[in-house]
Amino acid sequence: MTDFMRLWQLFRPYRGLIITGFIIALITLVANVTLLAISAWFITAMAVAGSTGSAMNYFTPAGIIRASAIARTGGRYLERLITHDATLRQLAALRVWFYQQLEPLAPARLQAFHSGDLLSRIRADVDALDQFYVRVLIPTAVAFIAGIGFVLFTAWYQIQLALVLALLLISGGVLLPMFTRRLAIIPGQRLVTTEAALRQATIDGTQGLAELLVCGAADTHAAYLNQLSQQLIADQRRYSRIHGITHGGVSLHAHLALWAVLWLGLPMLQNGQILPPQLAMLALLALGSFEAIAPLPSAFAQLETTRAAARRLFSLADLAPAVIEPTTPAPLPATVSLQIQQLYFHYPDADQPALADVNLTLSPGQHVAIVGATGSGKTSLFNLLLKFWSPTSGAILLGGQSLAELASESVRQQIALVSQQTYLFNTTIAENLRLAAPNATLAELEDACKIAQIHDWIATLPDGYATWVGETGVRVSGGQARRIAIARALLKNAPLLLLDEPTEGLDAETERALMLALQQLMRGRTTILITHRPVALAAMDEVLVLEHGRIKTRGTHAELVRDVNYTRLLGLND
Ligand SMILES: Nc1ncnc2c1ncn2[C@@H]1O[C@H](COP(=O)(O)OP(=O)(O)OP(=O)(O)O)[C@@H](O)[C@H]1O
Repeated sequence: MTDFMRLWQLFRPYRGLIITGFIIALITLVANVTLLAISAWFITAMAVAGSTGSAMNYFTPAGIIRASAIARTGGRYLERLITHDATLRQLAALRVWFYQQLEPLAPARLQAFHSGDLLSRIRADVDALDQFYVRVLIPTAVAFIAGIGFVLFTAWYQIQLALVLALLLISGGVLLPMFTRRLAIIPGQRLVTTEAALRQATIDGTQGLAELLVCGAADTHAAYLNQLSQQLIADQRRYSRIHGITHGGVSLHAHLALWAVLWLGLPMLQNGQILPPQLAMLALLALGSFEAIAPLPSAFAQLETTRAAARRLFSLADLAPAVIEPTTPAPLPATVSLQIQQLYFHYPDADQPALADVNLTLSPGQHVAIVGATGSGKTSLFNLLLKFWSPTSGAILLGGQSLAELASESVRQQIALVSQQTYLFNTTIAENLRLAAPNATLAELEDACKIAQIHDWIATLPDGYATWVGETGVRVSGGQARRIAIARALLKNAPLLLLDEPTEGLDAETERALMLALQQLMRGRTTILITHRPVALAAMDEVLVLEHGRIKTRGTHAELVRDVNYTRLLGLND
């Protein structure tokens, strides 16, 4: 299916509004041209009647003029109202559609994209698509129907004049737009790409400002931004030049049509083939009819920007998700035992498997730790358990049921995750906590935060749980954020816990406090903990040592500390 057919499919729910917008735009245009043509007819007819002293009915033309003027004004207002309403609705629906396409791709397929690029696609590319409806679809349909109507009307009086008008309309409305479209292909695509690059560089520059300053690279980045801005200005200038040429081209065609009708019509007037008011009417109708095709060259030029934006969006939406959802998901098992059987996992573009021949059985409530050097496959295992990726071979069973048979959403409902990085949304602490339990009462939030040992700190904040955190709110330290994550996990009350180095990078005192909170959280829950902290490892039922994706050794911490490789891994030999 072509990009435009796909776009049209997306706009299908708004067909009613689109067609209404089209009809009103058509009525407005016809009213405008009628006003011009009938006025010319009326003035000339009055002049002729005055000079010859004959009587004429001026009520009907005066009525048509008044009706056209009202229809034109009212139509323009209604057209704006309806087309903008439809556009805004479509934009909202397109954003939701695009977000829905992204969801199954996250995080596996999206890691190849820069966050600025994604942001740019969600915002600017979706915005660019609204041009398809307002600037491309409606003007083209209106020009086509109205153009045929004006030519037929002229043919009713004079076939020769109609032919000339038709030729000039085709030249100005089809050939000129095709020519400008060709001219605009490269600049249109370049404009979208440069805008996206500039947005990405701006986001990079803002988010990484501290690093740029520390590395002394701020000036280089500023120069890069400046270079992109200059390139954008140059692209826009090239693009605007094409617009200018085409606008001039349409005006030229309109005036050529006026003069051609007069030039061909005057001999006809002398022969009595046509009356003076009719010639005046047809001449101004020819001039006015170019209003129908005036938006076409820009519409065709716009087509490239719209298509480039649509392609960027569709290319992402068409990516195959890393995990295929089962067509009929199995019901969730009642118990949450976990079995990992001969698990192999290979990232699509990697040389070595990230996990190989991993076997593990965890009965409900059992606690297992994973230790391994960087790159040994610990996070990959979590990604498979969370169904962010699918195993290359082998299986993970939850309560005896393969994850492949379960819906990702139900699997994730059973899991609470606490990692080194806790993302706090730019909203209140309460709302950040309620992500895990949307209906939790304030008392329930407080209870969870007391166990997570963060309640006392929250109580010192001026607005307590209503305090804003995140980018524009109160600064939250790494330790505090992780305690909020523990409170979230408690509120979620999931039976399976995945803890990814939750105490990493914290001072001894904060780590101790966090460990107490974690022990409360782990009570009665099946847990896999990635850590290198001896205190945490000593409290686990079993420790697995991963090396290059394979389980190298396993046992309790007490058993493993006799192994020099294990103690070296924990940094205890230094
Ligand atoms: N998205 C990816 N695509 C390709 N290879 C990847 C991807 N993510 C990780 N890898 C590779 O898979 C292997 C295991 O990575 P993983 O992140 O699971 O290790 P890890 O033990 O969690 O490391 P760390 O302790 O540094 O977080 C590494 O060799 C890594 O380079």
